Amino acid sequence: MRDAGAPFWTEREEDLFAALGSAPNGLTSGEARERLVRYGANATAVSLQRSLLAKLGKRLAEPLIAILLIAAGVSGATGDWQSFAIITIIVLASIVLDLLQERKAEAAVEALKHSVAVMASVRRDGSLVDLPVHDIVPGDVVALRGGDLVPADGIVLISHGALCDESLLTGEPYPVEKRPGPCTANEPTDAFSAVFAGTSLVGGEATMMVVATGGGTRFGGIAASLQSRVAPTAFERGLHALGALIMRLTGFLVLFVLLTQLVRHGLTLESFLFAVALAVGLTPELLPMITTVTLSRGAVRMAARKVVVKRLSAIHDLGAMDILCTDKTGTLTEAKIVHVGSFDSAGAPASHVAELVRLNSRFASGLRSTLDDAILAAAPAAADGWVHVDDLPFDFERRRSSVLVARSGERLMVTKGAPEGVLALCTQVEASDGTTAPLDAARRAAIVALIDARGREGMRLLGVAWRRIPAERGTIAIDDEADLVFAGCAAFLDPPKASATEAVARLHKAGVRVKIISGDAEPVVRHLVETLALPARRLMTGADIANLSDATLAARAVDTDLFVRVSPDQKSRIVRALRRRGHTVGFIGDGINDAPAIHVADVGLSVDGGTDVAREAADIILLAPDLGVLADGVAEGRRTYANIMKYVRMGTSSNFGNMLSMALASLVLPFLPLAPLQVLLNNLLYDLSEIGIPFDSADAQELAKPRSWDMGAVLRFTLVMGPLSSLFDLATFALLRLGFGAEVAAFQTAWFVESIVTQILVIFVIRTTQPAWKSRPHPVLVASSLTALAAALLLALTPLGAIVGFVALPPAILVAIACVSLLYLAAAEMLKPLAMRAAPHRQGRRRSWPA
Ligand SMILES: Nc1ncnc2c1ncn2[C@@H]1O[C@H](COP(=O)(O)OP(=O)(O)OP(=O)(O)O)[C@@H](O)[C@H]1O
Ligand SMILES: [Mg+2]
Repeated sequence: MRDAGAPFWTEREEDLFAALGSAPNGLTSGEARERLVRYGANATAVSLQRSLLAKLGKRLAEPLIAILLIAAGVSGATGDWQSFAIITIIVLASIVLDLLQERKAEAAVEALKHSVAVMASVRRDGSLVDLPVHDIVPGDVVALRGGDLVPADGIVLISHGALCDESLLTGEPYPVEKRPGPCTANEPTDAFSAVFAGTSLVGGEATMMVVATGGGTRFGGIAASLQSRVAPTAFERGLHALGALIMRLTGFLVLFVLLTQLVRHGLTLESFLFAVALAVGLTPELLPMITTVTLSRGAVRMAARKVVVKRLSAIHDLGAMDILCTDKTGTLTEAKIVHVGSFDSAGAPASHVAELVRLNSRFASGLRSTLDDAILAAAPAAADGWVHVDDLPFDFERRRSSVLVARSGERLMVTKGAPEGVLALCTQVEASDGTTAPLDAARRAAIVALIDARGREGMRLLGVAWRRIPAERGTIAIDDEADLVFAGCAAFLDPPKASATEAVARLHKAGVRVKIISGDAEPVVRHLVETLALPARRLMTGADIANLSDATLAARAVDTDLFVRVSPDQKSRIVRALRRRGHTVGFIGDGINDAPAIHVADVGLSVDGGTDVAREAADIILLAPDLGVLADGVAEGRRTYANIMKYVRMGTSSNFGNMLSMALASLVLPFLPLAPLQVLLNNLLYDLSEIGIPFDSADAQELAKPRSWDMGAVLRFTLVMGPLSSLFDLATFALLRLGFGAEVAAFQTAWFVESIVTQILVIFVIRTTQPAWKSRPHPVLVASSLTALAAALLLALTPLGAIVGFVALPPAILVAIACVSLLYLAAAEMLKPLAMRAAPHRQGRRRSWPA
């Protein structure tokens, strides 16, 4: 790239073209190909998917694993080759098992994400082509429209009222204007002629030449860190807290075992290894794998329903979501907007109003909205000799656009926009015969009533007004949007989506409240809600919201279902207010005006045809804009939650109970309750049995309500089921020592069998809140658990077990173990309702939201 020194925006356009070997017509595709090799892909975020080898290295370097391998090495050095070999094999086998599962899952999700990658309009070989953003190279000439992301750093060659949102980089909330020309400012924030990767165009149009790509961009690093810095969700925080708790308990237990062994036998290599093996057994090392695999299986299943998940953890957020905010167009309507006609201030069809609105649509620069498209589609815009002089592009705060046009010495400014807003700028009104009259209170009231009546019929309206401008004026400013003559309205229809009724009902049944947040007018939204028979309680307007403090808004927003005439900023304020009340909020939208709200929602959703900024801000993209598939997605999210909770329950109760019992037993036994090798083997087989969890199905009642992390429930489960499991372990222990007088080898074999049998089988009890026999587990889970169980029994009950020190057990002991295990399973089944009583989903105040 060019040498650093003076910032690129201080240089002249020609010099930059020369330095980068480019021209206003862009690069040839051959040249671009070479540059792509030279400069690398235009990607700032480092791939999260590390190589398999690096991941393996990271696992091996984990303290417990490292200690275990070192201890194995020491065993080997002292001549105990058998232990060395077996430990190493067990450790590596469990790591590889884990890694392969995770790898496969990640690859599937990565492929899905590619299908919704952002494209850019790039000039190659003289014409504009759509290319993936990461193929852009320095020297490329790129065309940008409102709603596009700026794909790389560069200078502005042409601008039509280009407005850039740089808030992500500068914190400055207002869009800044961009125009060509060298700029002397040194600070990027003042560089009006430069655009930067990571920002977006929110209005107007621009053509840029790329100066730096990928890691070479000014804010590349910041943008990447912003992207990855997604605040952890309640669920993730819960899992971390649990992991930390288990780690602490583990440390405690290991110290305890080491101390007692030290006091009683002096510290031997074997007792040290035993302690480490216990720690390994306790570590919820499968949790990341189970989470990733469960989520990615969810993602793949959702992809089949045309829902692409960009952020995996958004799936369980979807399951926890209890409020879904949606904009109107596209999700509740067909987004097939048709210009059905224009009427004058008296409500009579008026062709000259239609001509005015067409003039505006034809010459307005910047954001071309679906309304403009509809106007121009209804009739080709014959300019009738009018030429464009200047214009004020549309923005979502003003909700209008104006153009200045000229024809033979005459200059006219035509404004169109939200009718009540346009009317407020008018002081005169044009009658059907073309004469103008002052807009007195009575005339104003009549027009307001007319607009209201048409709105209630479901018509979306744009008010149209005009004013003459002195012929010498070449530009217009916002101040000129005053003293207008009200001409009439253009009317549009957008058919309601019939399928929305059922979809909303399904979401409601699933405990998800649907709120409509629209920039459109009240009567239009009301009409839609009535047509679709959507449940809707209170209504609030943007004007109401502007007068409320955040706290008051939060209190009122909860039981308001309709928000009308809200600005983009208010959309995100509403979402933040609802989140502050402890709700898990989803927001679905497609426009530039929706992007901020999508960004702050727990689950940001957009549709495939949406603007780049909306799609970039979203966690989930719907390839077909249909709320129905979202209801399926919600069920999917709850299922993943249920499956992850199964693993959590296993880890906190049976697994923990078993390890605890072993630590206690080591206190009183003259020998170790299990040899270190056997503990590791136990752990490996148990891991194996749980591999099927991500595949498992969830009971209907698990899917009926929003689910979010509930530490209380986890603790209750642990406090009931943990001691129960220990109780039966200790009974086994007493039986073996006092009843059968078992010595080392027999004791260890018997304990191993009891421990693994109960651990594995109890999963069928605690995987459901229903009676175990009523809920059918997934075949993969059955297969993985029974395979692990068979392997354990094969080892313990055949001569094969001699490798790890097992001996043949007398039938009496086997029968006793079988009885204890059965009793344990029965007791677990009986106590289960107490441990898993579904806590009512607490609406609101459930989660303290970090300010
Ligand atoms: N091209 C345009 N020119 C003038 N005014 C416009 C234009 N596009 C939109 N408006 C005005 O701005 C308002 C808000 O825009 P829009 O309806 O797109 O918002 P929204 O929140 O995305 O609505 P929805 O819920 O229907 O998706 C419109 O109701 C209309 O009055
Ligand atoms: Mg919209």
